[in-house]
Amino acid sequence: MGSLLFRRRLSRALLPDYGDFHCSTSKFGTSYGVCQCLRKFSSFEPKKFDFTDLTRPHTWYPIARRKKRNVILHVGPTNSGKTYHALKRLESSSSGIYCGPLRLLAWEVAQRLNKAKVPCDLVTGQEREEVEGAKHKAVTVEMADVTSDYNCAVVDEIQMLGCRTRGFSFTRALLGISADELHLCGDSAAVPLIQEILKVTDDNVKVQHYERLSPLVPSKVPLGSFSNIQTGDCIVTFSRYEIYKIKRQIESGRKHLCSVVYGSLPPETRSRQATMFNDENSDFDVLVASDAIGMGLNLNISRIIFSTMKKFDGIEMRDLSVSEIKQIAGRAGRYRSKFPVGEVTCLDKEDLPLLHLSLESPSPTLEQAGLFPNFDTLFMYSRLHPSYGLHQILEHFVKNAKLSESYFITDCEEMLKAAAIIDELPLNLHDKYLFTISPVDMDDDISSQGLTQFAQSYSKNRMVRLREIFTPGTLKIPKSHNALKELESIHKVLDLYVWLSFHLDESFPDRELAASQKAICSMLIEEFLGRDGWQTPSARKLPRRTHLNALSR
Ligand SMILES: Nc1ncnc2c1ncn2[C@@H]1O[C@H](COP(=O)(O)OP(=O)(O)OP(=O)(O)O)[C@@H](O)[C@H]1O
Ligand SMILES: [Mg+2]
Repeated sequence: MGSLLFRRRLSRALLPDYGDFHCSTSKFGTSYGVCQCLRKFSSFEPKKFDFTDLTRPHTWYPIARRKKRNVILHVGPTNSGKTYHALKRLESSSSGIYCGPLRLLAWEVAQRLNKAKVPCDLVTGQEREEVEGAKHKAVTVEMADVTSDYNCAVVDEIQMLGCRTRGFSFTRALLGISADELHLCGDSAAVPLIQEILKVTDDNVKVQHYERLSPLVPSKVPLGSFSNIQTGDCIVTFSRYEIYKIKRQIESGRKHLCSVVYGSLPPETRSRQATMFNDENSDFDVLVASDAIGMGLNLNISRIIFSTMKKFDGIEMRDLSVSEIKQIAGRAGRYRSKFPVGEVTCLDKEDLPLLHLSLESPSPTLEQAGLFPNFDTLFMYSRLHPSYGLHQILEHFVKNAKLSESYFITDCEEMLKAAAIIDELPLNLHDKYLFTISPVDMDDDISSQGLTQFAQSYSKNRMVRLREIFTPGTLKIPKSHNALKELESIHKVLDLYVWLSFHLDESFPDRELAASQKAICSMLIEEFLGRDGWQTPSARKLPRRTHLNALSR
């Protein structure tokens, strides 16, 4: 297994990609939070209090409730300037926070504000970049700070509050951020739900509608064959295997080189692959991507081509939803990009009716927003059931949770799987919870084994050295697609170490080593991607240039 030396094999996987899902004082509570909680409740009997009552989530955020916020909903189709206008407000505010669904978007915003001479920190589960004098922050939504007060806040892609697994973080940002102005950007399908939720918060709510800034034309003819691919095309498919198959097929025609973007590539690699595709001077003029490109990103895409309209959602193969199709199609012909008019089509003729119908239909109105208890609540609940492990506590809590009509309880299936393993270790509830919510990819054996090993080592020694499972200096350029996949997994384990180091810093002291090895991983992956397939002489030089970018980041 390359340079990862796992001592014990574990059959169970852990948590899926929770992105930048994190444990913070404000969100999940800490031992300090728990102590406060215990002190508060020491004189009362937990049995008389129903901790599963989640019917008034707006009361969880007293700092935000002290304020009458001006909430502005920026809604409209993709590429209509929603984020642009919200960011303009953020830029001119005295203090502010941007909360986005992706690390790439948080990076983009931090970069943009710093360039505009508005010092802006970057905070994600795996990064903390502090800029001197910064009063602004760009964060991934799970890191949204609900304990400070801001002049202006932006929550991007707010319709994600309906997401089965991550929705609760958007709900938390919506209810919990204390700001004079709160800008929410997203699909109009979320408007009635947000208005309903905010009826009880005493905020002023205003809706601002937007129109698409440049046309998006659904094509009447399918692509038919990859020999019809042109510069600026982006082919969308949903498996890693298909992405590389299509890349090979296109490159075998010796006319185009393809950049690739998909979820399990390191975010920095995704970003540089996108930059390479965007760069007119690069030979990588076609993009093959998964729905990882579907949110908010601005790419120089002329035409989106769906190679399939079906996606495996973890349970079954299903048709793409109207909002997924619109989000992805919306990447073509971005305003002020190289291509002022966007086109969208499918590889196969039989997929065209679904594409056309979806683009003409409004996204279905969102009915409910995600909700999940914080750690303190779970801890208090656990006192009623002292013999339960975390798995049972989560299971019982979710089963018994009482919610109002506007909310659903977050799907914590993946957390339950992780908890089942972590429960076997001699750890307190808070530590177990932390490992359970960490950003480990459940479908990836190496990544899940990495988590288990970190948790085991932590439970034994309270000290986890990276060298226990990883030998620096042994990473190599992958020679095959299997080796590439393995390197992607190793990157995930290193990423996980960095995440844990931000929550248990004394026990995970090798953050810098992990971060530097992560950077090497992504460089080696890019080296492979640069060498893979047919190359023009100038393209061969490109990976080296991207390495320098990576080093200077
Ligand atoms: N008034 C404007 N002046 C200059 N550029 C603009 C303006 N409005 C939008 N843009 C640019 O147009 C592109 C699309 O805008 P933006 O990203 O805000 O769209 P969006 O509605 O948020 O799209 P999505 O739903 O895909 O997130 C961006 O590159 C943005 O910088
Ligand atoms: Mg946007």
